Amino acid sequence: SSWWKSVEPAPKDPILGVTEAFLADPSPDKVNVGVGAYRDDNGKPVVLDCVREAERRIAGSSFMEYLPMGGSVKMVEETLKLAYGENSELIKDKRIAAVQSLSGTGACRLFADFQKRFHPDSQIYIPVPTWANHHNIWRDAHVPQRTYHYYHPETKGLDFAGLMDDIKNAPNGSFFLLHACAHNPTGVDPSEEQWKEISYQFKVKGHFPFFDMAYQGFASGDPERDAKAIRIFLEDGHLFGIAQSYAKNMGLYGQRVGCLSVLCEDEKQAVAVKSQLQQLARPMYSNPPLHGALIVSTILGDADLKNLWLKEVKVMADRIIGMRTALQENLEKLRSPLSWEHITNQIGMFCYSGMTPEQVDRLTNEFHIYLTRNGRISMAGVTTGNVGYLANAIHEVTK
Ligand SMILES: Cc1[nH+]cc(COP(=O)(O)O)c(CN[C@@H](CCC(=O)O)C(=O)O)c1O
Repeated sequence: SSWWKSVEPAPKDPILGVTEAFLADPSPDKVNVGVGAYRDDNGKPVVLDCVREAERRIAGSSFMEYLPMGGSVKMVEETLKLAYGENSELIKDKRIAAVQSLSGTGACRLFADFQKRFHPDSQIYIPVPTWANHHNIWRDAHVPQRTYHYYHPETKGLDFAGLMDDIKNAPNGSFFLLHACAHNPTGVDPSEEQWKEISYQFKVKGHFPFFDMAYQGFASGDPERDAKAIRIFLEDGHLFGIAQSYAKNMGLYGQRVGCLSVLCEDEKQAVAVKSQLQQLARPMYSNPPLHGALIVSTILGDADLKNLWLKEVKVMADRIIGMRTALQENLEKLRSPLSWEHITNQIGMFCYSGMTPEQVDRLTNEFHIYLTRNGRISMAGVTTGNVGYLANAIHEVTK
């Protein structure tokens, strides 16, 4: 009998499916503001100069041996400094269990499986809205999901009151997924003051924070500044987990380079936790890819290359910030009846426009503009060449 006749076609991925549709569109006017992947002002993908230089230094010089299950120790070490601080005592005290992951997705999934294995009855509180794949990740890890208020549709800002209520009403010791900076898809982040109140409440409730930090450096252009939430939680003495990624801030998308870290009480606990993270990795993919890790450790391990990277990540962030201003100004010039202040109030890769799925469908069907149906605009896809066309189309479907 046919083994797989009961297999149904999977639904299109809400984000990656948009890229497929864009690529299939023959129109010369098509614009892709769907997937969160950086493009320069000519709409082209970018390989950073620091990455090309690192590849030159690596070329032909490295073996192709297996990495350990925990990945490149050097890359992990440099990556922890970005999140926890250059001179973190926690790194020196070896209190952080950390492994190289298959980029940010892999870090989230490894953590979700670790949470399930060692807290089998736990659930996870996920913000509304969030990156679509978060739901898939904790679903496949068989961790039940709850939601918490995050975005305020009327103000197109943070629903801080709703968020704090949900933190207070969740059972003590709940797991919460937090976006460390540049919230996807809303582009709305808590202020420093709000992060301090969130941190305080997490202490009172004994909650476990899991930070997904996929855009460090991409929000403000300064990785130190974008780690502010993490540093506040460190100052307050929390134990927590972090998923880090070099997909966007170093442009290593397809290299799949990231890191999962879990801050522990002491070195002994960190050794035990790391060994269990490796136990989860072994049957999943055994050990992570080599090349991207070599690029990252070459860049972050060399002062000049690291400084070049810091300059280049700021250039990317600044271009996006400039496109926010341009899009808002173009819409205001068209005398749009709506307020578009949120375009420049929001931060990071995405603008949560507030457009309805039907308006998004019109943008795609009538104007060949591709974005996710939740109205999220990947600002990295906006250029000086298409911002006028994009503003006009948005005006047409929202006036
Ligand atoms: C919050 C968040 N967390 C993790 C990831 C995973 O990134 P990676 O390091 O490549 O595994 C992404 C990428 N999300 C953008 C890229 C496409 C995707 O969905 O994946 C996006 O939302 O467009 C995120 O936006």
